[in-house]
Amino acid sequence: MIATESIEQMADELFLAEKNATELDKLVDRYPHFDVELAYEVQQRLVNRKCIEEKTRVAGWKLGLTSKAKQEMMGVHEPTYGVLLQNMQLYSGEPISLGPFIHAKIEPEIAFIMNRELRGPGVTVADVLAATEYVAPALEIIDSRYRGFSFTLLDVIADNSSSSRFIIGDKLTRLGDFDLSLVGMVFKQNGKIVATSAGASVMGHPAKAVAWMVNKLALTGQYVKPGEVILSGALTGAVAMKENDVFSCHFDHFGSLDVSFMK
Ligand SMILES: O=C(O)C/C=C/C(=O)C(=O)O
Repeated sequence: MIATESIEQMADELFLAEKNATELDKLVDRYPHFDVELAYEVQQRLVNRKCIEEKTRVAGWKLGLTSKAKQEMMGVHEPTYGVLLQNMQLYSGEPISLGPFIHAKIEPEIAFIMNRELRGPGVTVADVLAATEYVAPALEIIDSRYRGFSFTLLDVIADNSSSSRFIIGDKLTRLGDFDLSLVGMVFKQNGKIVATSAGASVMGHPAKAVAWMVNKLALTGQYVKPGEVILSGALTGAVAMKENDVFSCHFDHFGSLDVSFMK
């Protein structure tokens, strides 16, 4: 049994590691009897503390480790979810300072902007598509609070699935007569192609990842609200950034997005 104080202590450790940009030893090595349910409890406490201390609010949700590329890169073979907060959103056109990060990486994603409540269990891909107002290109900056960016499934869940910042493209597209799983994507660093992928890399269809998350949220009485943003998970491996880097993702059908980094 893990005591409530331990859950609070783990959330505090993660909160302070992010605030002070310092690395943490994995929780699983230090807290026996840790399981998935408790890891999401730690995540919730961490998010609550961030909302209070950083005076921010929930903007939406993110999925993690939904593609083979990411699962193989991190050695974690199950998807996870986390919470996006309003103060994590950045905008294309404003160079992003590397200052606040520990060892951040960037990855391309498909964002969903929801127009109605989505509450599990039993949510299907069709339900997700019917509740989607727009899709848009997105870049997510992830930053693990663990030493060497190395973690287990439980550690990464507790760490809000490595959430750090996100940027959504200006062009919002309504779902139409195209198949999201077939939408192609080119990911570039300083104009050179780093990786190419398609929507299907995310659990076969990005809306499938969203449905998976909504059904998991139902286990703790949580649900997606109208207006919330959902990042469906990286289509490729993540790439570390350095000063003066420019990253871009170019999607078939729904446009491109680029961000630049400064010291
Ligand atoms: O790789 C991590 O640090 C965990 C988060 C992964 C994602 O956000 C993702 O795969 O999209």
